[in-house]
Amino acid sequence: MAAIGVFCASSQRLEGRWLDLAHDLGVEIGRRGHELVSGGGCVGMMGAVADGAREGGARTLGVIPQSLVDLEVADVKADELVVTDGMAARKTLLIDRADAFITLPGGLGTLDELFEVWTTATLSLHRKPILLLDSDGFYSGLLEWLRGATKQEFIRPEAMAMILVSKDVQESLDLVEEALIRT
Ligand SMILES: C/C(=C\CNc1ncnc2c1ncn2[C@@H]1O[C@H](COP(=O)(O)O)[C@@H](O)[C@H]1O)CO
Repeated sequence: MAAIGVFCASSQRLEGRWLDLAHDLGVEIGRRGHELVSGGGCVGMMGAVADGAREGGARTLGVIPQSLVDLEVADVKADELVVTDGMAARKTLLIDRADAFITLPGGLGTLDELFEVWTTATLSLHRKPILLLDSDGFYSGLLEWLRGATKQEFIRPEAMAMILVSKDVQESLDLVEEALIRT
């Protein structure tokens, strides 16, 4: 059993397929006996992954800043909701409390969390697996840019190799579980 941190969109205007993807990942996290660690929101894909995880039988931990609790977007159904003073403390705690990370499609907040967890890994501050769930090629443009930046030596190949990439939920969790065994 592992604590799987999931980063994903908070937008409430998304097509149903993205909410379904988040929900399916949550269900599978629960079905495999893992815990969900998330940004503690109840909106968009964040709400879908947390609801799915509970449906699958997972314990859910949300880490959310007070400012977002005040906006009434907290996942109050979470088994544990940790409220932080700000966004920076929230990210630190999210990284501390999870054993591995999966990034679903998302916007600026999602990318901020992905890059924080990735840069801290490249600085050897942790050795936790990081996976990008590239459903429907959502991240193909970003991946192309990252590979180009690696070719031009802006990014070290070892750093690039830290990111696992998968297109579907089952394979994502298989890869994360294998990586957890290796670390
Ligand atoms: C008030 C509204 C939405 C609330 N916004 C957020 N709620 C919870 N968590 C959030 C929110 N915005 C960013 N986050 C964190 O970043 C990720 C999602 O960001 P994105 O820009 O939507 O990709 C997520 O993992 C959170 O930890 C109005 O709708």
